[in-house]
Amino acid sequence: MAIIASNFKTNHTRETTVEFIAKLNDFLTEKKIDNEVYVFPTATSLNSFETLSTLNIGVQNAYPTKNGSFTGEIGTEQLDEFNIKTILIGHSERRHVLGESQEEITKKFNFYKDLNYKIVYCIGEPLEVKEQGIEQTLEYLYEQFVGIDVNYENLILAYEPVWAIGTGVTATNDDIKAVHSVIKEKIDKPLLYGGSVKVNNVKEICSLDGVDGALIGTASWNIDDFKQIIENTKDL
Ligand SMILES: O=C(CO)COP(=O)(O)O
Repeated sequence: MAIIASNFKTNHTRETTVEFIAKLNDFLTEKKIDNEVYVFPTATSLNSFETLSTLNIGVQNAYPTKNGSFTGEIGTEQLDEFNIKTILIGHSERRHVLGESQEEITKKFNFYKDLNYKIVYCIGEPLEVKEQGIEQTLEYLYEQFVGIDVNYENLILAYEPVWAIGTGVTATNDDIKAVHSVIKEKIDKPLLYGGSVKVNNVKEICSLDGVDGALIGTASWNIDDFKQIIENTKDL
């Protein structure tokens, strides 16, 4: 069964997030969909959502702390208020736009692992690395596993090539298979693909060998499209 996840990034308000999640919950109930579905709203939109057990609300980022003096960050004290037990770690926007190092990512991973959070851990290579070929790409991706316990039981991986994120350029099936097959061989964890997944390509992508689901940005922010994405993958 495909795992389908929506990363809101810096989109939606508290009000529209409540609406989105209520509609999604109704849809999953009505259609009796039992895919594992994840939504990662903005930190300011976290709330006490009443959801089905198959609908998990996670946080896009948090600091490895309970509380303290870390201006602009949130910790588990804030997550516990809303019973959030799922976190996205290592997203390329945090690595490349916000400058998070592998060391910081590892610290975060270990902290949330020790608290038994479900971790969706992202890896992905920029275009200049992809252009050097598959060997260099894999080498680059392996570096993103340094310090990460890939046997952690509550781990989901997501391969998101940076050049395919938010660009409308989806990796080809061959690109996806080349990376997924090698990672799946080494690591026995669900592996999602992310990067310009859309309503009309999600089924094909999620049907590929070694692809266990999708982590979606842009195409998931509209509730009707996200419902359609789930509908298109419910029988996989
Ligand atoms: O980064 C992504 C999900 O985390 C993918 O974003 P897009 O679906 O907008 O390419």
